[in-house]
Amino acid sequence: MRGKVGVIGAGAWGTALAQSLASDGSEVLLWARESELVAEINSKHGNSLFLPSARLAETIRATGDLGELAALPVLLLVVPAQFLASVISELPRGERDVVLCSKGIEAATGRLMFDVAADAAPDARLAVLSGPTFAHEVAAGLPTAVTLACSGGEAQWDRLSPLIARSGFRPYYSDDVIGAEIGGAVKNVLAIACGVVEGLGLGQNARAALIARGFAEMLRFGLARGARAETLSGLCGLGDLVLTCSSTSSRNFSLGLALGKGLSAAEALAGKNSVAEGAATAPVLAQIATHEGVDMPIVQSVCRLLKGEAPAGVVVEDLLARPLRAEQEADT
Ligand SMILES: NC(=O)C1=CN([C@@H]2O[C@H](COP(=O)(O)OP(=O)(O)OC[C@H]3O[C@@H](n4cnc5c(N)ncnc54)[C@H](O)[C@@H]3O)[C@@H](O)[C@H]2O)C=CC1
Ligand SMILES: O=C(CO)COP(=O)(O)O
Repeated sequence: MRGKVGVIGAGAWGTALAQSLASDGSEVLLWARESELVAEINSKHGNSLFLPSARLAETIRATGDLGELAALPVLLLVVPAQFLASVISELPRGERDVVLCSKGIEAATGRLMFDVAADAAPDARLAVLSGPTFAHEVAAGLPTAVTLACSGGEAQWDRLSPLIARSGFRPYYSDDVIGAEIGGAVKNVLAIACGVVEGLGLGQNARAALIARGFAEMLRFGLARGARAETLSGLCGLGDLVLTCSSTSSRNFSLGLALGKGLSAAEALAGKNSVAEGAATAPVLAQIATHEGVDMPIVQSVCRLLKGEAPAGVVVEDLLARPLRAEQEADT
């Protein structure tokens, strides 16, 4: 059992992380936005809204009061990317370790989560946790590995890794916070593209091609923004890309599947209480890429599709009609 950790956000991922932390008997304080969820977690040890498959440890206590978490030295921030700024600005200021676990780019500003958090919480010592991690598998204790990128270098890793690692949950050290963030944000958009390929019935060859060419886009964008190639080749980049491009457990892949079958983005997202981050990230990512002259044709195609500019079949035809080129051209 280790020191108590706070988790902010009781969606599927925050709940699964809380369950992983509590798996050795440690106490966890979990902030949930929904008051009915606070009551359900505390009385029934379940989360029927966002992670119905999990029976939660009794050492997880939920609260609706962010102020209650202010005294804790380590907080995991797990709210969807578009809400991070508003939630973090409500958190009392203080010097503490804050681990960013969301995957996305702020649509209104183009900021990565690290920049959003650094602006709103200048006293916080920031780290990024990212990797191939379906929430229901982590909650079930299945083996999982992640990148834990520490802006405070090895000293921060030495503080955080014993608090976060469990027998089935294995963090790997990095100090490349930009790479860790870009891997997670870009793979969500590429997972939508892979779902489209599946929805159109284009086959396994096309999906593998999309993963490889999508990774080339992630690499180009990441290198342009100061990420390291080895980070993007690791768990938080390629690892997560492979996971989410291969399974209907991914909300982003499932969104793409629906688009490939002819639904509009509005129809595919209607009535969902869970988040498909790629839908918000794609337009701003495409805009930044255009502005910075980074070639990202798959991302641009996802963007066209989400905006309803053309049917999926036409968007794919346009992608396939691009001029032939060298595989490594412009990747360096
Ligand atoms: N579910 C997963 O397997 C994984 C998710 N992530 C990332 O974790 C982040 C959170 O995703 P999930 O936990 O899956 O969410 P979710 O889709 O399970 O739940 C939606 C969340 O959004 C919150 N929310 C809705 N409106 C809000 C508002 N106005 N202000 C603040 N919060 C609001 C809800 O309270 C809930 O926590 C995302 O960035 C996602 O990409 C990362 C790794 C795995
Ligand atoms: O990030 C995830 C797995 O690593 C979850 O993917 P989705 O958000 O597409 O469900």
